[in-house]
Amino acid sequence: MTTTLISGATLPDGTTTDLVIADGVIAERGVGLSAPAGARVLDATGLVALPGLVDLHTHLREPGFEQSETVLSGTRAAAAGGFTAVFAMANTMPVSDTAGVVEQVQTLGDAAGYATVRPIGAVTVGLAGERLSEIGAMAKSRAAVRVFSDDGKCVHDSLLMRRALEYVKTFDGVVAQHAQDPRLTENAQMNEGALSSELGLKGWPAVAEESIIARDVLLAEHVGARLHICHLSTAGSVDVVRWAKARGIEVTAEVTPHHLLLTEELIRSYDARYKVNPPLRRDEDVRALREGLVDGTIDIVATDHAPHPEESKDCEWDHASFGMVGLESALSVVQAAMVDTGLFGWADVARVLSQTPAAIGRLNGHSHSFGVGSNANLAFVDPASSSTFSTDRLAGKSHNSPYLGMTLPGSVRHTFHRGYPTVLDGVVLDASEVAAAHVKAGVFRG
Ligand SMILES: NC(=O)N[C@@H](CC(=O)O)C(=O)O
Ligand SMILES: [Zn+2]
Ligand SMILES: [Zn+2]
Repeated sequence: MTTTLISGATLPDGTTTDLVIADGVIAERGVGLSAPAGARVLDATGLVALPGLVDLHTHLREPGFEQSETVLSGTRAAAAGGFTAVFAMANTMPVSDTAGVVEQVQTLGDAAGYATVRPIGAVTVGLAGERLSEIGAMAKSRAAVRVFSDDGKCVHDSLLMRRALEYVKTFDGVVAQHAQDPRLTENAQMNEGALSSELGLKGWPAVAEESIIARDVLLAEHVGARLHICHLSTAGSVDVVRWAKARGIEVTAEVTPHHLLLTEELIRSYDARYKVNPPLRRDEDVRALREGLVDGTIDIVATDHAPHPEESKDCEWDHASFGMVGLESALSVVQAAMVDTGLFGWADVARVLSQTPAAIGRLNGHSHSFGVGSNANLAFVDPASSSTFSTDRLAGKSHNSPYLGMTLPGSVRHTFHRGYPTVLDGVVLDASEVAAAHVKAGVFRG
């Protein structure tokens, strides 16, 4: 495998260093390192080095919805965004509710080689909310599933939720809840409030999210199990999680990049690119979510990358699908919302987009603090660049990004997964090259 010398990179703590990547790990770190014979040399002056980003909430769509995304195309999008690991949501067809399907998703991820793919198992059979899926078999399978979610749907039945928490507790797993009371949100189209009345769209009230979170943190306390809350979107949700944490409940929470930056005002255009679940909320919610991320109430940023084909978005608002792609834009949006506003330094970004999501998903050894010997999962970002976000930046199959046409700061220059590059100079490498490097790295389990 080619050795790489990266010179003059700025680490998240602000110090400048050279790095040598060899045999899949950070082999050397220090100032003034010389290039080993035959090494690739990258000048990283002005670039911030981050541990490879880890997304706890990605929709890869395979099996079943390959016209929107595949494991290969979705992990290409991940690499383009600086991600080296993604947790793949279970709302595929068939649903990832058996050991067979989760192993298939993991095998596809290994074959592609762009990122480590960790399948998420469904909590209930077929996401139907009626019977628990074979949680134990998925946990014991080759995919060693630790995160379980019916995302896209809420586990609404309290007894099932309790049983799921009891089950995952036995192997240190976690249930990731899509907090949405289905009765309070029937046919809902956008945030409920003055604007939904004005636009004539059915409202999705904040209480539909907050009431489920309140119930579930109490269930997690009762069971003594780990609970994770997907895509927090309201100020009230931040308050509930803050209360739960103060009480010592083992709950973690995520926020998406879009909920940190965008508000419901965009929906005045009736452009379905802004249609997402949970919906874009108000300014005061965005402020509370940023505050929650700063004070640690919210643990991580997760993309909820949700690819949809053009025909599902290029239609009347009421008929359009919910969801936005987010892997390729996540870092730029977090920079805009958190770094350029002075709320976050790069060490905070590394924490919420790499170290803590890896810890919640029990992805051991993947994220790091640049120690010699640690896995060379790395992203190099140019924070000084600024550009109009266009489809050139999208490396997945779907183009349903809310940021197209917006000016965003930052760009990912290089990504390394287990020591080999997946992105160099802003260009995603070819699938064949990446797959070959992955086999060489000895990670191929197929
Ligand atoms: N976020 C979305 O709007 N859509 C997601 C489902 C989900 O995350 O709830 C999808 O699968 O398309
Ligand atoms: Zn969801
Ligand atoms: Zn989702």
